[in-house]
Amino acid sequence: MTIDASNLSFQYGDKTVLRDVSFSLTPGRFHALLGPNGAGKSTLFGLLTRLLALQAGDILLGGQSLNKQPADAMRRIGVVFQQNALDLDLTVRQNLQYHAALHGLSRHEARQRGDRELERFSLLDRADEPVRQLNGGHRRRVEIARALLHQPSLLLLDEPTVGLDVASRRALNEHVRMLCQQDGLTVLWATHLIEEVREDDRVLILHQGQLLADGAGHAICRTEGTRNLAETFHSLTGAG
Ligand SMILES: Nc1ncnc2c1ncn2[C@@H]1O[C@H](COP(=O)(O)OP(=O)(O)OP(=O)(O)O)[C@@H](O)[C@H]1O
Repeated sequence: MTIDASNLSFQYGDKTVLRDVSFSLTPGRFHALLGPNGAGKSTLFGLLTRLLALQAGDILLGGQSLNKQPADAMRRIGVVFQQNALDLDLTVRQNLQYHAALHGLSRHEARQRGDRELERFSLLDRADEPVRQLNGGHRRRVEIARALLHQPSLLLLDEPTVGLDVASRRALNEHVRMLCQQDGLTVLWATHLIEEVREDDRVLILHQGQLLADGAGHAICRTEGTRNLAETFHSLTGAG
């Protein structure tokens, strides 16, 4: 599914947090939305998921405008928000089943798809444990598995590694890249951590509400005359 955002601007009261942001996502590719804290990443996610109403500009999902309530296109999006949103007292499988029911999947379908995702995340043997017993990295995996149950073609992840240790962060990032390759999933991964981004990723650098760079990481470095993405990020935003 193609995603085209054009001329997005957004204000909270009189505070402008997005300024004329335009980009298109390439189907089947891993995109890193890189920006320091406060850059406007979550606000952009809010617009893409319709938690926030568009104020200026438009977003086309599969060619359909968000302004025209494209319910079908919205169903093709999976989202993992920054805050953990699992019910800690339900088991892993119950969390998945509840979400699947919301998407209209039958119990049988929900079980099949849920187990398939849990297996890919090496979590099938934990399916009947309350989520409370899982560590942070495993909880995040359950959230991603849940976001994939309705088989979206676009997966949005807003700082999914917040609060995880380095090893769990790396494993989660690797896993989502694998999904991209295996399933042809389009991914938009928001982060402020340069180590989660690779030079052959498509990289969008957001700073103070403006998109300062958009392209393959190595191409951005060439344009900016920098040796690597860390240097680019630092020179464009002062962060890193
Ligand atoms: N509900 C709100 N009301 C007023 N200002 C807000 C609100 N939500 C966010 N902001 C402000 O908008 C700016 C962008 O915030 P946003 O959360 O979109 O950035 P971010 O890149 O996701 O950063 P973080 O990772 O820290 O959440 C920040 O200055 C933030 O303080």
